[in-house]
Amino acid sequence: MGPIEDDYSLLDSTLHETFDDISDDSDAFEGSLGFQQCRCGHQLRERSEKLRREFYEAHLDIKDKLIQNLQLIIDEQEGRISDLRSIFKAETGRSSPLTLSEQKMLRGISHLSVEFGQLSDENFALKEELHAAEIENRRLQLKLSTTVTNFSHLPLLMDNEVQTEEDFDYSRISKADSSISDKDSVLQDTEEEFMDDTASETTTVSSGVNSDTRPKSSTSLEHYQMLEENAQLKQEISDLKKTITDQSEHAIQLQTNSEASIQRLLQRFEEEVSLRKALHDALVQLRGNIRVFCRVRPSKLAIEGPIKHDPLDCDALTVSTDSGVKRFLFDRVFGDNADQIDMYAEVEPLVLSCIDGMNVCIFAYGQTGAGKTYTMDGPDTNPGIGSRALIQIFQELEKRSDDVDFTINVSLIEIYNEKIRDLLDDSASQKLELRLEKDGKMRISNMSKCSVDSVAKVKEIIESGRKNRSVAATALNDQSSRSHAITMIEISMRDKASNSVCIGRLNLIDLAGSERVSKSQVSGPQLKEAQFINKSLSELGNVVSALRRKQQHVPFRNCVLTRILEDSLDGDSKTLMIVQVAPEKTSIQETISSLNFAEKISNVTRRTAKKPLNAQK
Ligand SMILES: Nc1ncnc2c1ncn2[C@@H]1O[C@H](COP(=O)(O)OP(=O)(O)OP(=O)(O)O)[C@@H](O)[C@H]1O
Repeated sequence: MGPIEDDYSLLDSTLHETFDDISDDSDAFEGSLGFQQCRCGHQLRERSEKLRREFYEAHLDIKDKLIQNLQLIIDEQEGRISDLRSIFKAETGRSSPLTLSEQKMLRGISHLSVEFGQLSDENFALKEELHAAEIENRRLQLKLSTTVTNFSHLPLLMDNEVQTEEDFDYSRISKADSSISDKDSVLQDTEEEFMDDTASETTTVSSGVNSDTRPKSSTSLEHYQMLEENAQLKQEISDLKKTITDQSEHAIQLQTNSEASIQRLLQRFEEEVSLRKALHDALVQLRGNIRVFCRVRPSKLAIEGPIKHDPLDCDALTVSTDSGVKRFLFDRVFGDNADQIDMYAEVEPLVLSCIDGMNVCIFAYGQTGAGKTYTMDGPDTNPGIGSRALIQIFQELEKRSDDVDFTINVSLIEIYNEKIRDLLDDSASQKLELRLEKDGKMRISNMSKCSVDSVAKVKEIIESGRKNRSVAATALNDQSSRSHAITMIEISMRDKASNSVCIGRLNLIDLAGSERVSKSQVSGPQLKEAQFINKSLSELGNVVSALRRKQQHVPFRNCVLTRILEDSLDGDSKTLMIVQVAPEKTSIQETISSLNFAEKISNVTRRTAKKPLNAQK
């Protein structure tokens, strides 16, 4: 094996070691994204470039030595020829007939050897330039491919012209490599031929044969081949440079287009947001700020009940009583097959309006067991409005966190016999009182506020409130429906650009069971409870009716429930009453009573029935 082969095998083994080094980091390599894979590939190429450069340098040293050796051989041959000439002259008494041509030939060989050296240097420099250009080209292609990935959702120009790491044409580097090998063998052949020629000439001179008959040297031919290859390499470099320039321009163009697209999309997004707000406001104006929904709990009995609801007539409900069929109209009616998702979908716009700084109150009204807690709270496996609203508010604000700083505070209270109880204070150590503040607004003193900073925290608060409410009910030896439970969510947002602060409030109220109002045949503490419930529910009805009629005076101050909610019910606030009904015949009286209450506060105009009521069955 010669020195060049030795160098090649050294290069090979070093490249393998390098690749093994990189593969050793297989965890990071396998776990990484395409970008990291490209980076590893890039590191491998860089190391290979370095090794190749070292190889060229070593190779050039060998070439220099070879040229030096050639020079020595030429000098030696010249000396020997000169000796032969002297011998020839001494023996024949005349000068050697080959002197002139011999001298020309030797000068030519010497000149070509020097030129080989120069060409070799020039080739090396050109190859260096070619590799640098290849690397720059590849870097640009990778940059382009990353840009395309980042903006792949946008319409891009010249998409299919972009190459990826995989698409990159490495054959050009291989071509350059084989070109180097070709040149190596050419130089080696030349060296051998030169040696042969020189030996042959020596023989010719010594035998006195005419120089015209000796084999012609192929050095001139190789010389021209090398010049051609140089020209070819130069052309390749210039082509590559042109490609790089084109790709740079392409990259800049792509970047500009992407930025313009993003700007356009942002502008459209802002327009959509203000349009959504305007449409929602218009919708609320059309429907009025007070809306009433009705939801029928699924029946616990197999037999058909008195309540009928046609899903195609989504705002009407009929109830068969002994005195005939009664039809009720609301903003929306949910039959016994409506699920929590259907329910929340209808409530969602109201919840989201809190993020725009609105005050919203959602009440669940109805007899015990009609499904108020199910609708507002719901089981863990199928949560109700409260959990869904809190999670959605939190997630919506998270999405806007680049533009706004926000805090979400949650309080849970209960009103029992006109007294307020903190459901987030396990020890119930603080007495909660309603106080009129300097700004003329009613506030609850010492009420716990829990800051929500994650969805897990939302669940924790709801669970803690639930636990305390049932504990309270056990401690009081009564049912939860005898108290009003209020979940207060306060959303405070500060716009980072303008520093303006906006506060929205969402109150979710699970009212006490309304059947107590009609059951007056109780005495002692239960009579007192019934009276409080009766009074507060009827005061709530009066307040909502007064607001609906836009009365000058709204009787907020008549009970604790309406005093607490005054701030949230007044002005531009939005109110939703969900009247819950049980479908069984045994509950018919409470059902009619609840529906009458709801109808009184509903602002939906009664439609004239198209068919006689008794024909609707
Ligand atoms: N839409 C519904 N789908 C399935 N089950 C329901 C639904 N609504 C209510 N229920 C079930 O009916 C029962 C009574 O419901 P819930 O406790 O919500 O009534 P409530 O009006 O809150 O009663 P209370 O006033 O006593 O608190 C519960 O077992 C509840 O799971």
